[in-house]
Amino acid sequence: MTDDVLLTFNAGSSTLKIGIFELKSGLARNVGRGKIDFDQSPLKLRYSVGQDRYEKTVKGDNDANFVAVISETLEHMLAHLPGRLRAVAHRVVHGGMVFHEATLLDDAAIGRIEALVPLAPLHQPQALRVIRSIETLRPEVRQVASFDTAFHSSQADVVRRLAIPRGMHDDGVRRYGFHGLSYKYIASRLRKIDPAVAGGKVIACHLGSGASLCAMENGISRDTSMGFSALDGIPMATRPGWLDPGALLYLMRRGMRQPETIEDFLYHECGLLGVSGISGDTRVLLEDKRPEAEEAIDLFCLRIAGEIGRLSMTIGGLDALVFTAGIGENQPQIRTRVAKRLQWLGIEIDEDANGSSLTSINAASSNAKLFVIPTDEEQVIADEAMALIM
Ligand SMILES: Nc1ncnc2c1ncn2[C@@H]1O[C@H](COP(=O)(O)OP(=O)(O)O)[C@@H](O)[C@H]1O
Ligand SMILES: CC(=O)OP(=O)(O)O
Ligand SMILES: [Mg+2]
Repeated sequence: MTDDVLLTFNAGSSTLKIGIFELKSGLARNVGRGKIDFDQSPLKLRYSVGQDRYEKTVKGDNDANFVAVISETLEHMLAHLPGRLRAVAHRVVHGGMVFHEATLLDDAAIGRIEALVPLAPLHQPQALRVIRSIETLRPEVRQVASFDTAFHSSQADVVRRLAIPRGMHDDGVRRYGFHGLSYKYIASRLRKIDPAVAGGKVIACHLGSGASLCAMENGISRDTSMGFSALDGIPMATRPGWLDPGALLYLMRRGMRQPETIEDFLYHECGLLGVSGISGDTRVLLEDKRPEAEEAIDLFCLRIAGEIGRLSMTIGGLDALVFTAGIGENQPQIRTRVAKRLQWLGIEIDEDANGSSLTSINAASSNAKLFVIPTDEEQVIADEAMALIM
């Protein structure tokens, strides 16, 4: 007898990451992963199931004909899955004030997710078009959504507040925070790796092309660097992080008037790319000898360390820092440079451990522990879906 299978979709601003899970004894066990990179042309679906690797060009177009992309993807994958497709689960970036936990997707829930598009204009529509495509192609398959914002529902009202008139806060103009599925995974991994530290004051640094930090006490979110939107906080690959609103007003008076132009500027032209004028990818910048590349990396590390200072204040101390996501997991130089700026707090990195693939990378003398823990948003999406469909 074959097992049931769950697929997870994690629609980012430029990639669609897919997880393949076998459902057995009430647990979701990862058996494969895949990805479509929307910056590539033609679009290629690449995935693995166990030891087997597959690659297929998908002909559907990125926007107009997205159902075709998902149709070709499902058709190809279903032929190689180890069982019957039981359910599909999604990462949805924004749950607004509505969703504080994962939800089964029916018309009403999809409508409420749709209403949140203006809060995350570059992330929310991507997830929705995958959800709608699957609804069209496989109406009998149950779908579940997990939200990036849900993990931060535990934050105190004062932490969530922007210093604007009360009515706007009540209308939802408040700090939400993102990458919650990643932080939930990190909190659960840390409980296994170092239970004493996991029960304490921990800051996780999710450094990918979108990047944020989260301060947790006993695995519960108390504060985060991202706010109302995925633009706030530290500089990212192509987003600026916090930005004096006066600078935006100035640019608007100088002619940057259309919301679409401003949106494109903020999401695609700033951050590491904007500062370096070279690339938003730290792999490229760390190899490039030009001073602009160095300046971008320096600003990135300065602002991460600064945010660690602010977040430790919220939780009143720091027992451990965790580095995760593309940069956090793969760029020891960035970890070193962040740690160096925190030396005054008594934080000491062990350079040999940092250069290896070890999980624990602090020196014995360090005031706080330092960890590198690979994140797994797909596992969290699958686990949350299992809890709803089993
Ligand atoms: N080996 C690596 N693989 C992937 N990304 C890496 C690697 N080394 C460094 N990076 C950095 O991580 C970034 C991507 O992070 P990732 O978490 O995959 O992003 P996202 O999920 O937001 O697309 C790249 O832009 C690059 O700066
Ligand atoms: C919320 C966010 O920035 O997500 P991503 O890192 O997938 O762009
Ligand atoms: Mg990501």
